[in-house]
Parts: sequence; C-alpha cells; structure tokens
Amino acid sequence: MIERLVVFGATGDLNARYLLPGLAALRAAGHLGDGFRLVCADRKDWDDEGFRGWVAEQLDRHAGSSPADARRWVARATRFQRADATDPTDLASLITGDGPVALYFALPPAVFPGAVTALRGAGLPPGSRIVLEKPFGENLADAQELNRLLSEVVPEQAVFRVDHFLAMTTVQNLLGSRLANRVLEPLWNSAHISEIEIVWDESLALEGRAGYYDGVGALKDMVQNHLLQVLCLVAMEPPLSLGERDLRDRKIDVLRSVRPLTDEDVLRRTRRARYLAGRIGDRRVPAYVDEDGVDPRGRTETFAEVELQLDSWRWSGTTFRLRSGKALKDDRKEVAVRFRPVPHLPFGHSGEAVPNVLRFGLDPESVTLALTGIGSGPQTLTPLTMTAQMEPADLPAYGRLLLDVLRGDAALSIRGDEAEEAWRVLTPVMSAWSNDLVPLEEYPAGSGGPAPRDG
Ligand SMILES: NC(=O)C1=CN([C@@H]2O[C@H](COP(=O)(O)OP(=O)(O)OC[C@H]3O[C@@H](n4cnc5c(N)ncnc54)[C@H](OP(=O)(O)O)[C@@H]3O)[C@@H](O)[C@H]2O)C=CC1
Ligand SMILES: O=C1O[C@H](COP(=O)(O)O)[C@@H](O)[C@H](O)[C@H]1O
Repeated sequence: MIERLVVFGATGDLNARYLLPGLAALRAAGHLGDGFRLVCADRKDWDDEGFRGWVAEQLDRHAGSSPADARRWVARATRFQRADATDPTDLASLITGDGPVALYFALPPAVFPGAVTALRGAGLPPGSRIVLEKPFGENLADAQELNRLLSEVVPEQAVFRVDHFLAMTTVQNLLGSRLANRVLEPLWNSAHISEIEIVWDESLALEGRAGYYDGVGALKDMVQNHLLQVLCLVAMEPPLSLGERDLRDRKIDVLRSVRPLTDEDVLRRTRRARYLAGRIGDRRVPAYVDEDGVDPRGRTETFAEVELQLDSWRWSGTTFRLRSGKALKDDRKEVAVRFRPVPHLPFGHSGEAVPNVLRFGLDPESVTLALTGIGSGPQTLTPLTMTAQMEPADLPAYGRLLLDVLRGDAALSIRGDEAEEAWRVLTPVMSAWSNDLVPLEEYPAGSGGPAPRDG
C-alpha cells in the first residue's frame, strides 16, 4: 500500500468536501496507519499551520460523522506546499522522497495535460500512481491526447481515472441486485424492459463553482462520465468476476454498443436547458447567467437529457434515458427500470395494472418495486409497493476510491479505452449543441425542469 498522497488543487471544493473526509473515514476504519503522509499542494500561499487549521475546519464541516480523533489525525498528517501542477520543478520537489507516491490531480480538466507533461522529467518514483478527476479532457481528441501523455509517464495500471459514482454503494448495488439474485437476470432484457431512466436531478444550484462548471455544463459534468458509467453497470453482460479486466471489458462493450446518434436523433432525442431565477424551498436562486463568475455570453447548459439505444441482442428495443439538471425543485437520484405491461389480464377487473417499475434510489439509498395486486374488493387491482432500505455504507465513495488508489486496485477506475469510448458516444451531441441545432431551453430554478415537449 502506498503511504504518501499528494493532492493538487488542495484548497478546492473537491478536497474540502470529499477527499479530506474520505481520508478521515479511512483512518477511522483502521485503513491508514501512522506512517501515512498527506501533502496538499496549491498555488496559494499558506504555511503548514495555517493550512492544518483550514483542514480541521473543513473536516468539522464536511466529516462530522467521523470521530474527532480521526479528523485531528488527518489535519496533523498534512503538510502544505505551494506549487503549480504544471511546473516541472514544483512537481519534482513534491514527489522526491522514499517510496512510491500517489498523485491526485483534483484540478480543472484543462490543467491535466500540462500537469501530466510536467511529470515527464520530474523523476516519479517507481510504483507511483496518478489519479485524474472527471471529466477526462473536454472531448474525444483531448482524451486521446491525455492517454498518450499518460502512457509516456506510467503504465496504464498506474492510472486512476476516477468516477466516484462507481464507488457509491448504491451504484454498486445495481450489480449486487442483478447478479446475486435469480429473479432479475432472466427479465433483464428488452423483451421485458421498455425503458431505463438514469436520473440525477439536483436541487443544488451552482454553489460557487463557476470556475469549474461554466463552459463545462451538465452534459460533460454528469452525463458523459457518471451517468454513462451507471448505464454500463445497468446494461452490461454479467462479468466473469469483478476484477479490473473482466469488469472493464464488459463495461466497454456497453459503450461500444450505443447506436451512434444522427443529427436527426440529436434533435429528437436530446434536450438542453439552463435555469432562470427562482426559489427552491426558502432559497432565492439567481438566474444561472447572473451567478458569480459565469460568462453571461456563454451557452452553458445546467440541464441535459439524452436518449440512447443499444445495438445488442439483449437491449435492442429498450430506450435508455439519461438526465441530469441543477436547481430543480426536488432531488431525484435514481435508476428507474420500467417493465412492459403484462400481455393479458384475466380479470373482469376495475382498477389499472400499472406496469412494474424497479427503482434503485442512488441518494438516499433504497430499492423499490412497484407491483399491482388485488385490493380490498374482489378483482380490484391496486398498486403494491415493496421497499427495502439499505444499510449505510461503511466508507463514503471517496474513501473507497482513495483506498483503491493506495492499494492499487484499478477495477473501479476508468480504463483509457473506456474514457475515449464514452466521449465517442456523446460527440454527435456536443457537435450539434455547439452548432445550436438543438435549442437551449430555460426553466425557472425550483421547477421540474424544462416544460415537456409537445407530442
Ligand atoms: N467539487 C465536486 O463536487 C466534485 C469535483 N470533481 C472534480 O474535481 C476537480 C476539481 O473540482 P473542484 O474542486 O470542484 O474545483 P475548484 O475550482 O474548487 O478547485 C480547483 C483547484 O485547483 C487549483 N488549481 C488550478 N490550477 C492549478 C495549477 N496549475 N496548479 C495547482 N493548483 C491549481 C485551483 O486553485 P486556484 O484558485 O489557484 O485556481 C483550485 O484550488 C474537477 O475535475 C471536478 O470535475 C469531481 C466530483 C465532485
Ligand atoms: O461530480 C459531480 O457530482 C456531483 C453530484 O454527486 P455528489 O456525490 O456530490 O452528490 C455534482 O453535484 C457535481 O456537479 C459534479 O461535478
């Protein structure tokens, strides 16, 4: 296990809200020993003591469920170094030392190529690993170039293109439910399933993240990575094992089976929109274009929806709808599997046999199956709902990812060819949207999103 972690972008939102709390959870669970060292690097001027104070504050705010001694321990194990991730000299001074190091680039994606290039002459110790956040580049050409640059520095096994959705226990549970039960897999195909919706609707708005989000938008922030990864787990063939090769081979099959979207498909099967001013509960939210740091001339979408078809024996005829938006009325974060109606109802009945829906709640976690049964009267059809609450995860998603990085288990990280394939799926959408072939719709913050289309 690697015992040295260097985080670039250390004063950013990701480190404060997820990486530091992940480390506190790992310490509390006994996964980090006293030899572990954390170096936080950023372009700002801090000294160790000042930065440790900031770490302690962030942990109080975002890791309140971890024991206080684990939080204090993380703050004490931290050192701060001012560094530009794209400067070879800064990088070299950070990575010198005994033994391998894990380098976590918690940086805006535009900085990745410069940072990886700077690593070339920096003398990375053998056995070191590189972690890159999503999105992996900003388009297919970027991803190919980034893969090429990475291959000059470390072997593929040492590259962790992380996607924290894969480490959520609720997302993992998609595989658990499918593969550890006899009842689902025989029905898991287009003969029985008409549509699968993968939805991540957030009531959160921009939350001060314009520096990263503006110009990226909902399609590249959520659909291209997190939601396509969830699609892979939902639609893949059962892998031989959950080892990195078997799992990732089956995931890339799904991406390769996505039917390429034509311009006509993009028009009919995709939507993009942006929020206007509104109210979410008791919060007033400004229009996206009036948020701090947003370029009002830009055309960044805060809502994206894409409908895909898979050309495979199992899925031909099922629609997959991927959707994510910010500043919406309700949080709705789930995978909804909609079954086809029964072929015949042998009742002179009243009431309706609503098609079954199996819902995997991703946050909060739950599994719900909507069935139809007989109600109080004879032959009266009535909805029946079965719900299971899940055990809380023993580690938060970022705790699990960091542990995988330190231990060298790449199964939940995205392989280079997968990262490229994911861009290929959405390239026609990005190109049509950038040419304004699909209108940029609007919705008030606190609403359900853009109004349904006619027809
Ligand atoms: N925040 C979140 O909820 C999540 C974020 N991510 C991913 O994490 C990454 C970072 O996002 P986030 O933390 O939100 O972004 P932030 O904008 O909050 O933080 C980015 C940090 O990177 C620093 N930085 C930029 N360029 C350099 C450089 N050349 N050298 C050193 N530091 C630099 C910035 O410092 P400066 O102020 O000097 O520019 C800033 O501290 C993105 O790839 C994002 O997709 C993934 C999942 C969730
Ligand atoms: O990666 C991201 O994910 C979050 C949603 O995931 P969560 O675990 O933070 O709830 C999303 O809000 C953010 O825009 C995106 O960058």
